[in-house]
Amino acid sequence: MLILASASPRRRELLAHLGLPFTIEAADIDETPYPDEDPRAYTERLARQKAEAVAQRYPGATILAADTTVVLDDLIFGKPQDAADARRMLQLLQGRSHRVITGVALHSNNQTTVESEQTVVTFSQMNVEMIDVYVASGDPLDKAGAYGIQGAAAQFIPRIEGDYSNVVGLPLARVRQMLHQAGLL
Ligand SMILES: Cc1cn([C@H]2C[C@H](O)[C@@H](COP(=O)(O)OP(=O)(O)OP(=O)(O)O)O2)c(=O)[nH]c1=O
Repeated sequence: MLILASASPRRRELLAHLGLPFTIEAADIDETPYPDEDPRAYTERLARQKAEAVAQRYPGATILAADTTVVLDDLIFGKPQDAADARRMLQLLQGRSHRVITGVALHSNNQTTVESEQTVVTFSQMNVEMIDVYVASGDPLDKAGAYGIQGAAAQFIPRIEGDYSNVVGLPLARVRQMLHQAGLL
């Protein structure tokens, strides 16, 4: 049986599209970046740690975990701490392009394989009022970079380059390939 090491409803929905049965076990880990940690290395490390935290509780199980990070220049944006933090992030993201990187870890047969996918997301300009209205909706608060492309934020995202599902939290084509390579699909 496959375990998705995630509390994210988005990941659950995306993984269900592959048609494999799976169960859910949340992995609670410290998501603080190391000083000057490379963003891709950071998301891959967190995905690995989430998978390995659940592997300790379920020896022998096959486990999939992921971590999504928004990266502006080399600044890492995780989930905002509060509404003020969400406003700060959106103020920096508006009117420019940034990267969304999702690290994916697959733990199977006592080995963990880690890969990552990158999508470039472009925001149009947002004024303070637009940002305030969006933050007041509550949608940004549980999402990396303080936005969800699958919701109201889409009206401010004219363009992306790369995999859409990667921005929502699980790069499905890559995950499919990883599961196939491990003989699980
Ligand atoms: C950028 C972006 C992020 N997100 C979400 C995906 C992730 O759930 C979240 C990033 O936080 P993560 O730490 O990757 O995941 P999580 O804490 O929600 O879940 P878990 O660690 O238990 O797997 O942001 C969107 O839903 N839409 C978006 O457009």
